[in-house]
Amino acid sequence: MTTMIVELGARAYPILIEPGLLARAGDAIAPLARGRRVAIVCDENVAAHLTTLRASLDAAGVASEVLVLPPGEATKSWSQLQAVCDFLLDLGIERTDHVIALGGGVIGDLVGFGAAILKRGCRFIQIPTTLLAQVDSSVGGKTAINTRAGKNLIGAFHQPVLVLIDPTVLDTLPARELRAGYAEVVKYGLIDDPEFFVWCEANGAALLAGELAARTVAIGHAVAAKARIVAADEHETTGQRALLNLGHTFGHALEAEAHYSGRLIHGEAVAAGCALAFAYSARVGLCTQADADRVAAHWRATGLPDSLAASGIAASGARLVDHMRHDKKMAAGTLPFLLARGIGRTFLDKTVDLADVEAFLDDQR
Ligand SMILES: NC(=O)c1ccc[n+]([C@@H]2O[C@H](COP(=O)([O-])OP(=O)(O)OC[C@H]3O[C@@H](n4cnc5c(N)ncnc54)[C@H](O)[C@@H]3O)[C@@H](O)[C@H]2O)c1
Ligand SMILES: O=C(O)C(=O)C[C@@H](O)[C@H](O)[C@H](O)COP(=O)(O)O
Ligand SMILES: [Zn+2]
Repeated sequence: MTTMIVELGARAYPILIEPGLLARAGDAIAPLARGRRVAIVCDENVAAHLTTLRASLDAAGVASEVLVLPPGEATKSWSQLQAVCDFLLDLGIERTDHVIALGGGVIGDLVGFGAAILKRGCRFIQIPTTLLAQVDSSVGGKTAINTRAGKNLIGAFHQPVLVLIDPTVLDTLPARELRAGYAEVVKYGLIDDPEFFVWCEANGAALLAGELAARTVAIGHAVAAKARIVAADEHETTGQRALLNLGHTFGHALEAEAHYSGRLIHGEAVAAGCALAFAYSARVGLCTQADADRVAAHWRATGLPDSLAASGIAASGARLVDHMRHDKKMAAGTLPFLLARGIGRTFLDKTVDLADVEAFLDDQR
């Protein structure tokens, strides 16, 4: 078993990673539950994993109650937030009780936010079941729902007390979802770890083909990077955590334009967004065209969208930039962008002119 700690002082928490861990989750949760029942929220597509989790909790003497939600990005909504809160209130969940988010980033973000506001904060546990959630969303405490104004605009920082990662649960994940999660894996290489990008170029195909060893390496590497960044800048105030937003300003605009439908899912939007961030960086002379081409080539090699055209979103530059004006990084009329001086050399650029981004996007159509 690999154990990592997110070093956040009194709110530090462990991340446990081990193939087969879900079937032993009860052993890790029972000492926290201290005889109290736990609430589990998941979506319809993880029914088999829910059965494994509940059997393990039962065996460890922990009673559980379950809420099953519809799958998909549309579930990160006001109405499902209300459903989660009402479920927890009806159960009489107290602040020291535990709510388990069993699922992908949608369930983690929604349930984490419910836990953040229930009685002003109750304890929650992340058991991520998608690659994206295992390498990114289950760690770091960003929780949110989407609204008609945009993505993740209502939310809170609320850290879990425990993260349990079982790479074997990815065996049931559809190939498209595995690929989308892989985009957030590669992101760590693009941000500040060029050697890891090289590892991805060499091992991405094996990971996507289901090789457990490649998956486990990628998860461990990504989680260690995320834990380090979150510990250094929990609330995204110093600029370090903002690096994790590489590709997201473009990506969230594309997701908004797709109306949070299955037409373009988050990881795919991030892949296209990273390609755009590198293409824009090359256009303004920050990085070489060869670097931008190399990023796009890796997306193509792994079946991810490598451009605006490949994302399937045909919106104008003006329309996409309008979505970007809701970005949480926007400050006093300026939108800092994650740009790159090369692969593994991402930085926050506060001098980008949105009119220029608009023209760039129009040129990409
Ligand atoms: N909080 C953060 O730091 C953070 C980081 C990255 C992404 N996110 C958010 O995460 C969300 C995307 O998460 P996601 O990609 O996990 O999507 P998701 O939660 O929608 O899961 C993808 C699909 O896979 C299904 N599924 C989940 N686990 C499965 C399994 N083991 N077997 C079979 N099917 C399974 C789900 O039902 C869903 O249909 C977005 O809303 C994004 O904004 C948040
Ligand atoms: O943890 C972070 O910080 C991230 O930015 C991780 C992203 O992959 C994730 O999609 C996050 O939800 C985006 O955050 P937002 O602040 O742009 O909503
Ligand atoms: Zn993301």
